[in-house]
Amino acid sequence: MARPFHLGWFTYFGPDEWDAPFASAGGSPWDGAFHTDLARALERACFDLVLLEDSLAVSAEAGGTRELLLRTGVRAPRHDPAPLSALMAAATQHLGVVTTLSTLLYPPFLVARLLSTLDSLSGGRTGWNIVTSTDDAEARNAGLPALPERDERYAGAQEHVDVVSALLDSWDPDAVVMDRTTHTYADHTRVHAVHATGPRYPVAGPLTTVRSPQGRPLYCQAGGSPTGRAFAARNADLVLAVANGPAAMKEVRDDVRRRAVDAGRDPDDLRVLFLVAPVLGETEGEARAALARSAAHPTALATTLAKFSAYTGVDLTALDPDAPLPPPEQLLAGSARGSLGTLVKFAQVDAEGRPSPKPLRELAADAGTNSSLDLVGTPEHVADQLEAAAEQVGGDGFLITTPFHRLSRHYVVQVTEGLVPVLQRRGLVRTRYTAGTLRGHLAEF
Ligand SMILES: Cc1cc2nc3c(=O)[nH]c(=O)nc-3n(C[C@H](O)[C@H](O)[C@H](O)COP(=O)(O)O)c2cc1C
Repeated sequence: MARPFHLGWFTYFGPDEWDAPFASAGGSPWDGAFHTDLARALERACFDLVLLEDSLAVSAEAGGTRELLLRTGVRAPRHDPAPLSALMAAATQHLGVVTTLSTLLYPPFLVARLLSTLDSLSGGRTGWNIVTSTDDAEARNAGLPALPERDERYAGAQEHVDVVSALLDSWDPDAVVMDRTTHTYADHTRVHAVHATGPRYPVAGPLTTVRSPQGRPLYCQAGGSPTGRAFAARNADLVLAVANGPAAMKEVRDDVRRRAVDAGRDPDDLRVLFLVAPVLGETEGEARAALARSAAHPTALATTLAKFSAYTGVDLTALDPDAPLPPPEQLLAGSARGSLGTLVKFAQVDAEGRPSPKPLRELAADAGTNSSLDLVGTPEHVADQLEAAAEQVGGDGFLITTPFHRLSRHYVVQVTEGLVPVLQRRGLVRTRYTAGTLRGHLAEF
């Protein structure tokens, strides 16, 4: 039997599945109530964490207009996940809450202060999804002419993270003395300047906040390129990944663990969670029909193409959806700006390494589900597949998301009240929390 694994949930502060028969938030989740309900449901099901993704621009990469992004609601609108993470933590007692903050747009001092405050508010349940941004439009909102090349982005991110870590350490655990005899709140000899001297972030410190329960909130990262994986292996406590099938998942996990060793770390200090999007039904036929309905939604293709166009800067909407994807090198024209990431991972290559002749439309349907495994069926059947994959990959767990990025309470119930109880009965996922912090949840097994 596979050893127990961790469960996370991947979502965003944006419109729910507002035009579906089971629309929950009706397209307006902006008061946070839909997401605090989600947090409570995830805690009832003993999830380790919820992760809120983010993007910081309304990009016009698809078709040279913002129309597609706004029409589909993919990547925009997005409200700020950090205050939402505080609400979600306040609505729960155990669930970890991970928020996304881009190293390109947030200065390290404000990242450290925000993370420290969130970690204190949540009693040690905060995590940081470290992203370097993927979009020229995001860079322009940071005052840059364009997104820096990948190596420069990750070099900047490394300096950024080092400064954040130093700032989080700037208050010793015993700095707050509250000595009534001397009327001293904090001992100034235990609060240290940072004096970072790097070229991008010469920050003096110390931080203004007292040390938070975890000291350093959980660092999460999802680099897919070799540079991104090396960065994740060096810095992250939790690595998030998408791969196409168990063999590719194993390759990613083994590679990240190898890179962690190269960076002088114990690979068992890292957890790798794979993104999956189960499609559940009371019968396999029902689940297949639900998937077919989602794939046939009038905006499904547009959503996926808009998303990948924004990631890569390549206008995929200009391509013929019924023709195979041109070679990625040709599409990206030698740029290190973005990667075709999951889209290419889902273009099954043949024995000679050539991309499959799958039309872009089909490729987008495969990659658009965001799932590392093809999980369609009853809760028992999907649990079988997760169990088998965890055994084969040696995996640490799964990050559950919705197929085609559209979230409804109906879907949350299917997972938390259908799939998770089966996994719990098999002893594969937790049935109670024992640790007090997010870091503690992940260290438990
Ligand atoms: C599960 C997952 C979550 C991600 N969340 C975000 C996000 O919230 N914001 C963002 O800008 N990028 C996000 N990314 C993109 C990654 O940070 C990264 O840029 C991408 O995987 C490409 O890897 P590379 O940077 O090594 O090229 C996410 C990727 C994955 C797989």
